Amino acid sequence: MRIQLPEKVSKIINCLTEAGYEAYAVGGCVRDTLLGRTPGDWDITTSAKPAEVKALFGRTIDTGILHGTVTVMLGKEGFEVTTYRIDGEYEDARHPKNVVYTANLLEDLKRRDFTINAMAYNDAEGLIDVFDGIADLKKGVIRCVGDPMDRFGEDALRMLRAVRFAAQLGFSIEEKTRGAIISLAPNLSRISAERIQTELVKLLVSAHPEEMRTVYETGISKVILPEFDAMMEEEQRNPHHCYTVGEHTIHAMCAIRPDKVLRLTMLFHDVAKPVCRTVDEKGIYHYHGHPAKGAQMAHAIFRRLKFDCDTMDRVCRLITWHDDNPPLDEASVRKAVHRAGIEQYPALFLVKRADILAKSKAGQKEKLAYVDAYERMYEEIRRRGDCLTLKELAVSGKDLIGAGIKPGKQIGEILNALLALVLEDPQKNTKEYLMSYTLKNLFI
Ligand SMILES: Nc1ccn([C@@H]2O[C@H](COP(=O)(O)OP(=O)(O)OP(=O)(O)O)[C@@H](O)[C@H]2O)c(=O)n1
Repeated sequence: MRIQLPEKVSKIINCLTEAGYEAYAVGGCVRDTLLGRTPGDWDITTSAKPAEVKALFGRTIDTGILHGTVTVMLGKEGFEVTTYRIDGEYEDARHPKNVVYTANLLEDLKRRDFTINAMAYNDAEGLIDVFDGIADLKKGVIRCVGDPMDRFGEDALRMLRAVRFAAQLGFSIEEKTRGAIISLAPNLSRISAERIQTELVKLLVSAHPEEMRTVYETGISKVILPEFDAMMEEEQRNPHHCYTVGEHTIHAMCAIRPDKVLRLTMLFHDVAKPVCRTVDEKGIYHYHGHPAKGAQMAHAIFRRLKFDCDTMDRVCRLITWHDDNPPLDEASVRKAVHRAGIEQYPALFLVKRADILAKSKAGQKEKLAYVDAYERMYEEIRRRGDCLTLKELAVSGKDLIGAGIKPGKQIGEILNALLALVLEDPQKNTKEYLMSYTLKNLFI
């Protein structure tokens, strides 16, 4: 089997082999190329020790020198070249205690996580596939190399990686591998929040976010995202819903495009439902104030998983306003846009549609028609350039001070009162009108 290696990758492999070492493209790049996907990066594995790699190439960076990885720079591109390793005993299901180099490719491949990730290739030898990775690629199976209990014992993150690969590739997890995940999932508590976050996001923005179901069924979410377990276990005894909160959430993620902020919003938009419910005498569940509480809970989850502030802020705002449904008159829509902030639109419409599509079919057409009309009205308001924020108001704090109003809290109060007036009627957004209104009505 032949793989078309990028020119620079061939160059590095040739340079190493001409110097008497072995070298292969390995791991994800081989897997992705065989699947007809474009690899994110090309990793090279070699029998040369890090110092020997450095001696052969002009520009190198000691990326992970302690673990045998040197980045070789060719032009502006960097390629990770890692010495064949047998990882020592793992200390905490995370970090190998010591790295032992080996001269044997097989030893290096044996320590890798899944059969589909344990293939190596160079032009001279062709594909090296000792663990039947090709067969598993064809069958669509994620299977550990060797004993899954050992592989997951070495690095617990691999359990979440298994589900992430299943979600990205549309594969299923082989039974023994799945069984080992169920046994060892509690070890994920020892993995850093950053590593978990990276894998979780890759899973969420994949072609199959419904694999969150596997995250639940294997007991992974119990450890990394217990809030999701509560959602999976929360029935919605309410005529608008035909699923548990968790199942609704999964449908909602599938109904929105694979964007990090949008998928995270759908994942958490109803996170507070299990804690915001009352039951009436007929046994029907009623939810109160769950969007605001949900944003609060999502905020805490984002902090725990060490998400960046921008993602946290955007998702929490979308959660807060996802169920805000103003009457369809322009003044009410302008006020709604002001409440949520214009940055949220049009993402908010995408969220609303996905939420509706993931609920029971009853009344769906009418609800979608409402969102369409809401969006058209919003677009008209934007096209006209109606004032929606303090920034767009025809008077500023400076103007008010210039008219003799004392700097301080009162200025903010007046500006907010003027904005309320203008949101009601955008024609009033002229300096002349607003100043005279202020002096007559607001300047006490
Ligand atoms: N916990 C891990 C992480 C990585 N690997 C091995 O290192 C390779 C490279 O890892 P990484 O770049 O994290 O993943 P990729 O497989 O390249 O996939 P992606 O680029 O989609 O993350 C993997 O293919 C696998 O052989 C492993 O055995 N165990």
